Amino acid sequence: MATWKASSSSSSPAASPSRRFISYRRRTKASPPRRPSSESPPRKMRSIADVMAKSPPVVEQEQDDGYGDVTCEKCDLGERDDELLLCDKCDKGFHMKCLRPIVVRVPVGPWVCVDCSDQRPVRRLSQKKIMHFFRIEKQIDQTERSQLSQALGIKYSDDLTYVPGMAPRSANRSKFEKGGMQVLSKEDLETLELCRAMYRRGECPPLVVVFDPLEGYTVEADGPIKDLTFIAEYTGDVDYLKNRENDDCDSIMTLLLSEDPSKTLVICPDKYGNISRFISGINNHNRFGKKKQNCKCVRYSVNGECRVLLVATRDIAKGERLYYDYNGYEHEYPTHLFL
Ligand SMILES: C[S@@+](CC[C@H](N)C(=O)[O-])C[C@H]1O[C@@H](n2cnc3c(N)ncnc32)[C@H](O)[C@@H]1O
Repeated sequence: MATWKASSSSSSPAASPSRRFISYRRRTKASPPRRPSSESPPRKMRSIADVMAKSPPVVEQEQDDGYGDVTCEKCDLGERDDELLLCDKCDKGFHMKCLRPIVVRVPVGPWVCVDCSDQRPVRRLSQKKIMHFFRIEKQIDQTERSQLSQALGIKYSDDLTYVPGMAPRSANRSKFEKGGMQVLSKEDLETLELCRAMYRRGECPPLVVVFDPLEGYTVEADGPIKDLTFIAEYTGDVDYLKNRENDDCDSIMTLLLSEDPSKTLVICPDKYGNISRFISGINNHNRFGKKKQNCKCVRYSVNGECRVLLVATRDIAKGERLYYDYNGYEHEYPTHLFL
């Protein structure tokens, strides 16, 4: 397996990517319900008799929004109401931490629970099929591959993709990076090209995507991986961050942090992507998280363009799960609920 000889410890803060914690509009028990529109189902209304039956509170406490009795469908508790997501169809409540996988931030716009959702049949895919999809692409036939792509909701791609209407390739220039970006050495560039050629032949590091009831899809080593092995390049559609401010995709990755914020770029693996978007993050609020970390994500200037590469930071044993720190220095991705 080709290993990464880069001085991975030499990454400057500017070179470290981070996941984007994008602003959101809250829709939890703690937040006021949205005004009913002609399209949305009517909100639960309380009858006058109901209201009258309740004695007026002596001390004004929380404003009653009609959702006071909502509890979490999973744990049956109504506490931590700012984390209690309400389904936009059935109005049932779910703690973000009780959902599987955990929901780390309140989704932007409408949110429906699994029972009300007709999406993501991916959850029912057998592990074997997913493994095939990612490991030995050539061994699965075209029909199966397209079924899997549909189910996973993404098409396999080991390259950054540039789609009309999003950022053009010409926008991806490492010289626009605020404070500069570390340049991939000639030797590492050769390693990267070698790894990419190996990937194309189906010779990838031994990795499998598995489904964990607590973390959702996640990646495990299916054989030993040596320290400094190139794991994967983070791929997906390149877009301007400004186009994604209200996107609740939890896999958006920083690609270019520009002096001019309107030129800042992100990688969005919602349509195209590879195994990298399934790798779990550490909980960086406790010391156990740091102990689990076995790879890292670094941004490099490669032939004048920004690229995000994932590299092992120690030997990884077969069966070990891969983890890296989702947070770069500039944005706080909420990992406090992570396991
Ligand atoms: C980049 S995605 C990883 C793939 C994701 N697990 C899936 O099923 O699509 C990030 C999301 O994975 C979950 N996740 C990642 N690391 C986790 C961890 N250590 N513990 C719990 N959930 C985690 C969280 O739901 C997070 O928002």
